[in-house]
Amino acid sequence: MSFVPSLTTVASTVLAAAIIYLLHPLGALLLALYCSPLQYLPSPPYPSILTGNLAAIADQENTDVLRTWAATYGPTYTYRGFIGGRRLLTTDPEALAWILGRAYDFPKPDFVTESLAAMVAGREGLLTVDGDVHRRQVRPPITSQAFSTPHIKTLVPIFSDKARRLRDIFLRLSEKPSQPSRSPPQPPEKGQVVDVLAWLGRATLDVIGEAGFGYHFDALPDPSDPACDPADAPSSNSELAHAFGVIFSTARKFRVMTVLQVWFPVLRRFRPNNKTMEGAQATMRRIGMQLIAERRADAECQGRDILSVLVRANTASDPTHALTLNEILSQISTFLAAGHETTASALCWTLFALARAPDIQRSLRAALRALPTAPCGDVDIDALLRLPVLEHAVREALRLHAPVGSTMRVYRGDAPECVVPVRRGVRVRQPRRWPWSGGDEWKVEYGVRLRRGDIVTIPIQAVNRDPEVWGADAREFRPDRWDAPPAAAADVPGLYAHILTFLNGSPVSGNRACIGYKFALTEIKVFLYYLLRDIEFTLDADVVIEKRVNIVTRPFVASAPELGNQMPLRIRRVPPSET
Ligand code: HEM
Repeated sequence: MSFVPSLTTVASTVLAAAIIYLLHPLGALLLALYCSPLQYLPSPPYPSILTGNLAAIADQENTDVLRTWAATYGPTYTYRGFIGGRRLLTTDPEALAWILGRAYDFPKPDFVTESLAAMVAGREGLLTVDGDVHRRQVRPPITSQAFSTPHIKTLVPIFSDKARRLRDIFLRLSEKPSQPSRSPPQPPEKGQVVDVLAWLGRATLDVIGEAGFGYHFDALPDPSDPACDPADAPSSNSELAHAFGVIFSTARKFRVMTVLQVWFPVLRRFRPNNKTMEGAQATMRRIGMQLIAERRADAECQGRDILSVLVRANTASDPTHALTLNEILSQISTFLAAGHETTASALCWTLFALARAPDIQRSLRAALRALPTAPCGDVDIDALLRLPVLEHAVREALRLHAPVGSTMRVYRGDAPECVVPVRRGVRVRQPRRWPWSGGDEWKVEYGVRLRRGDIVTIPIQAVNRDPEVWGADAREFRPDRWDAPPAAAADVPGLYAHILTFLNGSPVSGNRACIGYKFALTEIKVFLYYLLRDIEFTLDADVVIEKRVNIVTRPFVASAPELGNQMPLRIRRVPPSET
């Protein structure tokens, strides 16, 4: 008898091992699906076995789907994700505060981190790190010093410079017909239509480049140059802008693939554009290293940009707390990804809301024109930041149009299961006593059981528009609601103004939220100051705008789909005699 295995036996063993290796993530997924206590929560019907309710979730901004589901199932329920996996969705304030306040037990799911890592070209920046590394990175004084209010105020001259430049570009464009929309050109006194999204994107890129790490993208042309026609001026020629554009757009394009790659690592070998991505990542690394080296070489480094502060604080810090070189490098692309398009989106939707509320726009203009200026002739930043009508308009726009409409978490605590408290109750299907016992029995409970690996969706936008908190007119742009916000708003665990736009602000045993929110709010206010004092923004009656979400919520011209992601607003110079 021979113990030498035949060639067929070896081949079939290898084949079986390969199949098990390839399919084990699918097995793990199915196991999680059928063992999760989430199976006892209500769930809407789902049209696809492969993608569950994901299409409805992706289009939620243009439909009433979440309101319909909430009306049917209550504020806490599940929907289906990839191959029918259940995900918890809740607008219950207590549940949200509990989950978000335990950030290190509820990190982002792997497929979200993977997607963000591709976008920010690395895993060592604030958006993608977790646990102790994250705790060390946000620990004072390093990162928090760079984003403190006193430091953000030193960046105001940069914000003002870019805002004035954009105002002057808009004033020139308002007098010259251009054609982002199908509307016919109008005489100068009627103004012209421009795609404000694209221009705000250029402006916020210039801001984050200079205020973030002392880099000049020069995405906005110089409007004082008579030879330059802003309508034809190309966007930034900078090497870094190009590299970032490649990384960002490639990472966004292959989101379904990214999900599959998380579950089936073997697919990571087949990433399209690998060579182009590698080239772009190498460029980002080279320029980033150069920016860091310049700051390190300058012992007296007095630069006010965020990177300079980070490098200074890092050098002075206890080495066990300090950021590594790679971590500092990763923050550059992180700030670029996290701080540029989000702020452009926020400003864009604020102008959209004001364009549809001409009376509010007019009174805001009058209030901005009445503000005192600082001795240098620049805006008096303290007066601007304190101005109630501006604060209320910004809050209301950020409530109604959150640039990041939702985010995700996964339960990864030490205990195999946890119970999330819910104030408004959740319907739970009771296990049947016998398989043949009649129909399902449902009970209202005040806790949701989660098993390790269960995914939670944080519906930022839905929470911001929750009629239980904001009343029947929750979907209307009404800045004066902030004169006396409803008492229920106090329960929303928002970092800013009882809204979840920048995520949460009630740390329990670890918390993470937008570190750049003061930067963003100051930038938004400075831009509105310079733009609104001299320019009127309106929306032509035939233009229909929808929202499209690809990480950040962008406008889409539904009335002229060939225009794609644009915000075609009509801009007109407002003479000082008029408000
Ligand atoms: C209106 C503009 C902005 C909005 C709406 C916004 C929103 C958010 C949200 C919702 C998160 C949490 C994401 C999650 O954990 O799932 C976040 C995180 C973050 N944001 Fe912002 N952001 C804005 C502007 C900025 C700016 C200007 C910067 C930097 C200059 C910035 C830097 C960051 C960073 C580094 C994180 C990760 C923080 C952490 O996890 O510890 N953001 N932002």
